[in-house]
Amino acid sequence: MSIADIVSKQLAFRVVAGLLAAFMFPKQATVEDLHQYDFIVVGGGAAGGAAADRLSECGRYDVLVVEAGGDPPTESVLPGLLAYLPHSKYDWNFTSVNVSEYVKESHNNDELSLTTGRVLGGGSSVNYMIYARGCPGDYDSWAEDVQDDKWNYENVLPYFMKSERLESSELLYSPDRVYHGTDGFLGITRENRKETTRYLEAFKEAGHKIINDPNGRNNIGFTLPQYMISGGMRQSSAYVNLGAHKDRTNLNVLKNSLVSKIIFDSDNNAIGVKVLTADNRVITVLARREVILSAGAFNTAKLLMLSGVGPKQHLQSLGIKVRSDLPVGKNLQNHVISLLTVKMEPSSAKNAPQNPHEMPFPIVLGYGVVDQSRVCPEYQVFNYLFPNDSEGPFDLCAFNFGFKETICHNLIEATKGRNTLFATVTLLHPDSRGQVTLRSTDPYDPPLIDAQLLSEERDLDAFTSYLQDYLRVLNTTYFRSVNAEVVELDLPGCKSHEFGSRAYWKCYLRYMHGGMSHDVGTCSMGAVVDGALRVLGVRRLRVADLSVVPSLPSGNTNAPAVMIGEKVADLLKRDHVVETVPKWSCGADDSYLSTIYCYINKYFIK
Ligand SMILES: Cc1cc2nc3c(=O)[nH]c(=O)nc-3n(C[C@H](O)[C@H](O)[C@H](O)COP(=O)(O)OP(=O)(O)OC[C@H]3O[C@@H](n4cnc5c(N)ncnc54)[C@H](O)[C@@H]3O)c2cc1C
Repeated sequence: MSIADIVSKQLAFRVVAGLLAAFMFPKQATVEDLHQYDFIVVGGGAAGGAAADRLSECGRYDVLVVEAGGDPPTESVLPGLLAYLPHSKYDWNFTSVNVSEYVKESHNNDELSLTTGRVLGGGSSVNYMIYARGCPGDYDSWAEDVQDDKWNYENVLPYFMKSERLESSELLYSPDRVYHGTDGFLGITRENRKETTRYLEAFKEAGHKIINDPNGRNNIGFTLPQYMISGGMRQSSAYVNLGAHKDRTNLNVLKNSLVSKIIFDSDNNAIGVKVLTADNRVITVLARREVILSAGAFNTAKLLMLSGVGPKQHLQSLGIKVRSDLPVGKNLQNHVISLLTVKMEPSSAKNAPQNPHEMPFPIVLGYGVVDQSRVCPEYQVFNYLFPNDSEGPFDLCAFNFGFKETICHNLIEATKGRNTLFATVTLLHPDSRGQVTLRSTDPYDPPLIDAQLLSEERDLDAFTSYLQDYLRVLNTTYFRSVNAEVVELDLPGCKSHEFGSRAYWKCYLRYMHGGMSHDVGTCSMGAVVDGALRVLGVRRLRVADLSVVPSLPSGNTNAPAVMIGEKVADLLKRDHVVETVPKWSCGADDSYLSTIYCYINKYFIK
């Protein structure tokens, strides 16, 4: 073997083992049994990473993050490699129980997979990096549900802006600038490839509005998406929060370690957590101030239930002592996705080499309504643009969304010699509700997740209308000029319906749908936690992740999770300043003020 062969083998090993990226992330903390911290954050994901970063920034508090996964690998750090993360060891690889026969027939292993990041950064290390905040009305309705103005749009916008560092000059020099932050940790760029232009024109001709900024006040229309990519790097919380501040001595990260239980004293104060460490120890870590659960919508619910917080009957059936009888695990919601492939113009151009530092394909984003009186969108669509002979549509269909290879195979055959539009259409506000329960009391067992996607017939009806509304674009000048054609998939159960009819699309959706990994709602505000994210019926315990969200936002969920992480850090700083600083001086929800008080606390109050 030549030296060059050895070097390339070693390099391949380091890439595969993730060693090339590990220098960017925090070192493993040394944590002994009964070690104490001010705050323990369970889960270093999108929300947990942001919360731990903000809590540790002023040096006043000792923070420990306990994360079940390890460092993100190279394929997470480089945006262009996003296809290789779902269904890998960086995914919890959860699946849903109780899926329909249609779903079994169309999905790999007859299972509906529910991809969720098990890695430092959580979902932010494995997701598709779309930066979306949803619609202002979403947050106003949260505030109404919870009867707490803290969550209305006006009061969450500063937290979205605080985390953001917008780098798109088109937006920075536009009227929409006022909705964006420029000093935050999350670098945001915007799609700018020229292939998108003729598609935007077509959507305009189909009657959709073209909007400049989907994260501003009005987000119904078609536009160019914003990405959580900056400097050619994925902006995961592992990188921008925990990695960027890995030298802070008060920010400790314990990786590859599973929190198995919350420990309470006899007065129901959460005083610490039990951890199963990477080196097979079982240790107890204590929290002087509070425990914050940021383990995501599935695992936070599981952990609460394992610790005696959840539906009484269910916990008692497993012999778990009930501390607080709450509807933990109910109200599970997820955006429902379907896909369409459209053959566009014939082309024999060879694929250009791909830059791994950018989104691997140009995207046009749309937010649509069928009911024109709506102020928030009813459906979302990503239009991925692929050159001819690309394996991208097949990869997305089979690997990312988990449909059977036999079904996705049509996409390769049908798109040979043609450029391809691969569209994922999303039902943004389903009425269907699933739930998370415990399978057993073993912390290593995955929870029982019953996703219940499209279980309400009205969701299926509405979704069919959205798909048909989207397909109006086939009738526009550009699409007609290239003889655009939707690829028909081999779905035996739909053969009796005329291809393209409403009955056909309804049948198609029964087979060709999946979850978008935007799971929320299992520990909703108002039902399980209060507006300050404190778990009801116990003390010194908060939840800060998407499980607190009462209803799905009209867009992807990473930015809302980061906003929740920012917000909980402020709530905690405020409450834990009150101990030493007069109440009058604590600026309610004003993030800048509470940061100032944190510094006052550190330097002037002993
Ligand atoms: C494949 C995929 C694509 C997506 N695409 C996008 C996108 O393009 N744009 C977007 O906005 N959103 C996207 N999302 C969704 C977004 O990433 C998630 O909604 C977001 O990460 C959720 O944040 P969270 O803080 O609630 O949970 P997570 O980010 O999932 O964090 C939870 C963390 O807790 C850890 N954990 C769980 N249990 C324990 C335990 N017992 N002990 C210790 N640690 C534990 C987990 O390992 C994980 O790291 C996508 C998600 C996936 C999976």
